[in-house]
Amino acid sequence: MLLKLENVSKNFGKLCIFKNINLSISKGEKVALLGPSGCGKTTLLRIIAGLENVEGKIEKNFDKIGYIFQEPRLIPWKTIYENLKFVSEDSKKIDNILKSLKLYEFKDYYPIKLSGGMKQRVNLARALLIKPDLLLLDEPFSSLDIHIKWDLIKDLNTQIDKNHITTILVTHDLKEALMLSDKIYVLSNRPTKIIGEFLTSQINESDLSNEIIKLWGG
Ligand SMILES: Nc1ncnc2c1ncn2[C@@H]1O[C@H](COP(=O)(O)OP(=O)(O)OP(=O)(O)O)[C@@H](O)[C@H]1O
Repeated sequence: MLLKLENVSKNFGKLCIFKNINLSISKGEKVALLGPSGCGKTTLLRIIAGLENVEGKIEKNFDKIGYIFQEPRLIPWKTIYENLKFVSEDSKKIDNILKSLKLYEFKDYYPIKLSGGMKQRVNLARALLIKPDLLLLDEPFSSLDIHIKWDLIKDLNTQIDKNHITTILVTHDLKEALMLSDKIYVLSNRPTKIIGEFLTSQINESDLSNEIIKLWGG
């Protein structure tokens, strides 16, 4: 098991976010946590990344973690190439990742000259360069328009599969969850619990959508 959460609970003051969350993720799994806005998705990723104190037990069997935020966090006065140079000295590796994410011809651009989709590609390139054992994706596509989003998800999927990276995506978008995961866990409203679990290969989008609406009390 790469990651195991046992009876994990989290409060912010009087606000109970999670009570007794149990979750196990194996090496190589691609998991999506699908939950309504404000249910604690970002908090859960922060817990997994070790950025929040919790009650309960967390077992981690990995070394390197990659974390993609909703908004790209690039250094504005550095070019794309220089932004990537911060995480790897290996220029060949940087060139390869730039090529595979369709960024190579823009390597000397500064972030201000890039579209939102391209900035997010640089963000992904930076996370993938460290060859993470576990990649955390916090709704990284939410601000992108639909065509740019699907194109980026396709390229990201190729990289994840090629490098056998375990991934956890948090999202409120069913289509994104379907495209980027083998397994979807459905989260409830606060206090948040896991209320459903589906293998994406075993259910079609419309049945899954109906099941989730039922789970969310629709
Ligand atoms: N450091 C904090 N202190 C107090 N409350 C917090 C803190 N961080 C998050 N919260 C609260 O915890 C709840 C869950 O927040 P979180 O950002 O994890 O939800 P989310 O599911 O990622 O939301 P969204 O889908 O809108 O991004 C929210 O009510 C938020 O206000």
